[in-house]
Amino acid sequence: MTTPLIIAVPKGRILSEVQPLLAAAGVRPEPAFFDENSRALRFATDADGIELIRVRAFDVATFVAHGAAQLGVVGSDVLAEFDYPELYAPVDLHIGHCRLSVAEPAALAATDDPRGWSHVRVATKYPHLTARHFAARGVQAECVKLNGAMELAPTLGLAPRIVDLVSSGRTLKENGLVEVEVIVDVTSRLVVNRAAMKTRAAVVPLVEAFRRAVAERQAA
Ligand SMILES: Nc1ncnc2c1ncn2[C@@H]1O[C@H](COP(=O)(O)OP(=O)(O)OP(=O)(O)O)[C@@H](O)[C@H]1O
Ligand SMILES: O=P(O)(O)OC[C@H]1O[C@H](OP(=O)(O)OP(=O)(O)O)[C@H](O)[C@@H]1O
Repeated sequence: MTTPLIIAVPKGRILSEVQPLLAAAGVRPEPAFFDENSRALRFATDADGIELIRVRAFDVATFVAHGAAQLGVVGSDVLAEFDYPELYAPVDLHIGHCRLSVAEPAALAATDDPRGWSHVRVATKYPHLTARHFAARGVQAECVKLNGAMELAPTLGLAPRIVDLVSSGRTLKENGLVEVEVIVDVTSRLVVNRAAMKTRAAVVPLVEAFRRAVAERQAA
């Protein structure tokens, strides 16, 4: 028996958007994959020799970069944060649209001018990406790493500003924050382990199947 090809997909919000793309690419997982109550992490599919694993969004990049999975679906935010040279991101899946932005309390924003910053302290899940962004525009960034609920940081005195993902803007609004600078627009990408691309014959056809599935969806 040949070793199965493993595709790492993030659990959580992206999962429902990934499902139709997987199906269009010819990969239909067993029902347990979509069962939120299932504790299983590895799933069979109806595609010969292809299995799925369901992991946290940030861990998809790690599994694929280390070759534990050969392909994966991951936000461009996560790709930029880790910057793994072992990852190749050949297909923009056009799902998981959001942006990474700097936000601060509305009262501070009323008099603040981001162009005048020389040093910022921010709470974020993306310290590397944040530091790189600010360094490129000559601002020194001090990052407090959080894994969620960044929006609490300004009112509780952890950091006056945050760098977080924004989509509808509802989370910022409900926490009294306003977006003052967009760092980068984000979508989910198909990622491939560079070595697997050369050594596993099934990888390239699968990448092409995803590419076609996205093109058909965009054309519809
Ligand atoms: N509000 C949003 N709208 C659209 N896409 C988003 C949004 N928030 C996050 N994403 C995308 O989904 C990915 C996963 O998001 P996030 O890390 O918030 O998920 P999560 O389910 O909370 O994961 P975890 O529990 O592992 O932290 C992000 O890397 C990003 O690419
Ligand atoms: O602009 P909005 O549409 O409100 O979306 C933005 C929110 O979505 C993401 O959080 P998520 O819901 O994934 O929760 P978590 O990061 O705290 O796990 C992000 O971290 C923001 O908090």
